Amino acid sequence: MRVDIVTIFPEFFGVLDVSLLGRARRDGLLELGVHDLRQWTHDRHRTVDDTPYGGGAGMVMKPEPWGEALDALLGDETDALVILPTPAGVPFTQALARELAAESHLLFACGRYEGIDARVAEHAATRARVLEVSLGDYVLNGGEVAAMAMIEAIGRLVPGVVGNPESLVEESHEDGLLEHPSYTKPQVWRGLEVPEVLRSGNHAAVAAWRREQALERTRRVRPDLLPDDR
Ligand SMILES: N#Cc1c(N)n[nH]c1-c1ccc2c(Cl)cn(Cc3cccnc3)c2c1
Repeated sequence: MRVDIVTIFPEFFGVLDVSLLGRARRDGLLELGVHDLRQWTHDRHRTVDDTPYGGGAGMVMKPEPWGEALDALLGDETDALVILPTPAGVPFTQALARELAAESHLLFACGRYEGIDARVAEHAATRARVLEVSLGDYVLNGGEVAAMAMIEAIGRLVPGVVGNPESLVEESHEDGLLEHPSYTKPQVWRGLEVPEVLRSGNHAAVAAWRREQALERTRRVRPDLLPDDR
């Protein structure tokens, strides 16, 4: 999978060189390109924003640099998916992350200010699939944090990136439930003991306990994830 990121803060994505995704890049499982939007400006001040038509507070990102950036990064390619983080997007979920992990080329357009001129998404849709996605129902200052979270959630689902694929199965949201609590040594810590069933060696009993714990935790913390009959 190739991931391109366009942003006015390219240094923000330096962290993608370390940890899991850093190794995936070195193993050739993920290709990452981070691009400074200002390389597609042509004025002395490298201007990327201007005042909004119709008035209002803040500034809007100009369409011209974005258009040239997408021209340069998409070329004649037709199967890229352009992802625009925005508070007004569809919710980013584990299911969507799983879908996006199957893509061959993702381009994240990370805006700032009050947003990107709407014609950028409109014109991009004439040459690629475009998805406006929101990380969640709160407001960030730009698209970078959202893109970072999405790239991590998607990247770890790309086959081969996570060493043991089994570890992806029992995670929160993978089966629609929150994950069961986890324990490791010591057996007793500050008077708190690891549940006996986890030390029983009875794999069926462990699986049943973990399932029940996941259901109970989901009912308590995220009842909205449960259909009425669960
Ligand atoms: N994804 C996501 C997401 C989220 N969940 N919260 N905020 C964002 C997000 C994504 C992209 C931009 C761009 Cl471009 C500019 N801003 C700042 C802003 C602030 C208030 C209203 N409009 C825009 C962005 C916020």
